[in-house]
Amino acid sequence: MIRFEHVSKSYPDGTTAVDDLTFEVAEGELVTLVGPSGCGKTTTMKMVNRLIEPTSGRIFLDGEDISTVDPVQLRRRIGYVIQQVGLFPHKTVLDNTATVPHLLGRPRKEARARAAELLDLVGLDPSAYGDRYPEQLSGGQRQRVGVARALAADPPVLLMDEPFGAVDPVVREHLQNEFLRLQSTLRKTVLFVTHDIEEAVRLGDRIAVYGAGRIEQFDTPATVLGAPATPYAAQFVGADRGLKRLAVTPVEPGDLEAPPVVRLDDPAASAAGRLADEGAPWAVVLDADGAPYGWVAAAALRGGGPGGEKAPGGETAPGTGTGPAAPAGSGSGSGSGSGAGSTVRAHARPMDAWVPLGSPLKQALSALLQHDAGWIAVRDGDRHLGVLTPAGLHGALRRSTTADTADVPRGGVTLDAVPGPGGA
Ligand SMILES: Nc1ncnc2c1ncn2[C@@H]1O[C@H](COP(=O)(O)OP(=O)(O)OP(=O)(O)O)[C@@H](O)[C@H]1O
Repeated sequence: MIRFEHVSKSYPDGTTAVDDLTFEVAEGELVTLVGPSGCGKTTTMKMVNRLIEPTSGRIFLDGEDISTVDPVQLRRRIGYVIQQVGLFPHKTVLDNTATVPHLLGRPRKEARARAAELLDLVGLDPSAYGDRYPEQLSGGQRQRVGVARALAADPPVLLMDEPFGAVDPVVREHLQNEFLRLQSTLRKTVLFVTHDIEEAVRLGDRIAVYGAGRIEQFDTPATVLGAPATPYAAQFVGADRGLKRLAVTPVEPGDLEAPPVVRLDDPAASAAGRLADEGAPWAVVLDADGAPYGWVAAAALRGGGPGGEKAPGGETAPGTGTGPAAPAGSGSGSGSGSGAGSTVRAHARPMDAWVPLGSPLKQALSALLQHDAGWIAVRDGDRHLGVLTPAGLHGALRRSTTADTADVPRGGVTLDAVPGPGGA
């Protein structure tokens, strides 16, 4: 969709802002350009809508060399969002958003109706905010108006230059998440400039890591974090990139363990027999629909009752406060052993620590810590798939590092190049 071919830009004073850039952004892809101040990110972006002309090389939009396209026509296909937003101070929020569709020839009423839809889309209620002036909005709300306005002409391409840079970290994360939600349905082709590696990782399908005027690495967040291509890239993504990787590595079926599974309504005696046969100290308990309910200890099934055990792998029984209510009559154990008629239900303990398959490892780790548990159930929709343990989580991180390294066709990928805090 956007293709740079050997693009360079030098200014008359001799500054080379970017040097021989070649890369491609696919249709519907969000690429973040990240790097320190002055490395050429904004220059790269402004060459796409011809606010800056390259000194050499060519840029293609949808296969068309943009140097042959009238800049005004070109900019109609490209939404542009900048940090200062640039709203008209004397126009209301609704009129600011309606400006572009109106300029493009839509009748005023229709343009305003479309503007109201867009404000809604970016999370601003048009009936509450439409008649306000920009100065009556918070920084975060102004940024939303900026995004709504850029979307107003429904351009296939969006250029975003530090659009969330001027707001505090909490609002920024909120705006990022909302933008991701929007992007998952709109699927615009986006170039997004930031100097914040966290933002680049969170938003980018791929990341271009800039050194001075050139791209040091252009790859997925997981690969950039797992296998930085150069010592510079490693240093830029940070010594804590292992932690950042948790956010971009999903839980996969191969990471899971499969302890025995019993149902709430299974007879306790047969469940106890199965666990004994398999030599398992505990089992995952599913409800009648196959959804995870909790766990049961072999000892409890043999006659110890439900109380007193520790959660397998954990120090305390987790999730008991928020899980499904213990069934009436589950009792404290006396007389509720594996006697006639007793089912797993009488001995099971609820636990609601679970995550969907494909969740980031960060979410899984957070659930483990929050529930003080030694494992969490992983579901595919309503279906129980298996459990993730800390060892599985570690394996998943290793798995993705190895895979990433294999994917990167470079010798000399250095994983240990980053000095730790206080290091050299
Ligand atoms: N008109 C100009 N004349 C001379 N040098 C310029 C001009 N515009 C930009 N530069 C230089 O080109 C380089 C790249 O600038 P650019 O704005 O693309 O960087 P950036 O990565 O977007 O930085 P920041 O994150 O600070 O916005 C810088 O060294 C800058 O000083």
